[in-house]
Amino acid sequence: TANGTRQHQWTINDFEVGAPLGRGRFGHVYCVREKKSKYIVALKAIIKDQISTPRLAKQLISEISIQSRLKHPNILRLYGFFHDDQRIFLLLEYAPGGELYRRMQKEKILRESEAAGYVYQLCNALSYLHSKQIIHRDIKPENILIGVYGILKLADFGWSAERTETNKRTTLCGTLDYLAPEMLNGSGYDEKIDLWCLGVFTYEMIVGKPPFDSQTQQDTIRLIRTNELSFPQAASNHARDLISQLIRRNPSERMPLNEVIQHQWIIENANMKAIDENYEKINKST
Ligand SMILES: Cc1nn(C)cc1-c1nc2c(-c3cnn(Cc4ccccc4)c3)c(Cl)cnc2[nH]1
Repeated sequence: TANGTRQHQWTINDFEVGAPLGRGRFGHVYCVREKKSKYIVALKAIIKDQISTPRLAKQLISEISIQSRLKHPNILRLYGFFHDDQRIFLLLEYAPGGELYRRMQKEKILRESEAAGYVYQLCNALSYLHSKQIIHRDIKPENILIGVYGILKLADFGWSAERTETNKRTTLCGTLDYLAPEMLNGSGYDEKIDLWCLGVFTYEMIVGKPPFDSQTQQDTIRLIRTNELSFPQAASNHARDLISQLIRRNPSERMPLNEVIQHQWIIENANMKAIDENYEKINKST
């Protein structure tokens, strides 16, 4: 590789394949163990034939090139990749806590202390990505895993985009519930789109459904456009205040990440000391 370390040429025979962990659009993810080191990783197997258009190939290359360069405790590591005749294999960090959205389905709503802890960690991950001119664009529970010590792991960079000089991108992507208004009026967008999604994500964690959840897609789009936000009784005033400062139709009015982590709701609910100590623990072990 560039820094001179020899990139090992992996083959599937280097691994003992264990339980299937999940399935995405293009293939399955397995829990596997590397035979020599006994290291447990997640192996994402993508069927080459499924990458049927240049656009999909470009998206996969973008996922690999972006994620392999990223090293942050709240971003799922891509350790390497290899391929055989039929499949492309991605060697991903294994997250023992599984997918956050399954936890949300089970718990319905999360305690504000747990939700605030995830928002704090997501802010750290997004600040890191934005400092590298990378926009995630697809922040939603399905793309978040839980690692060791309950640490949040942002995954699935299939939709990320590197901000080019044109700055404004217009490709439509992501589920409707998380769609930002600037995606609907085609005015292009920049990294502030991740702030909108952060607001939608925070709302969904403590309310149990996204803010513009409707019977039909048209209604969801109408609500995103008219930006009607309503909260149940249980939502605390600080939570309402933070969410209302992120879910703003005008991207420049959204609260920047460095202010989010200093917001009263985060200060009062996120156990930042414990989270920072967990960062220390994994830094020592990696
Ligand atoms: C599920 C599950 N239960 N437990 C206890 C742990 C896990 C776990 N899953 C993962 C997973 C994992 C699995 N599926 N997915 C969803 C997916 C699949 C294919 C393409 C895109 C997205 C991710 C990973 Cl990458 C990395 N680590 C994982 N850990």
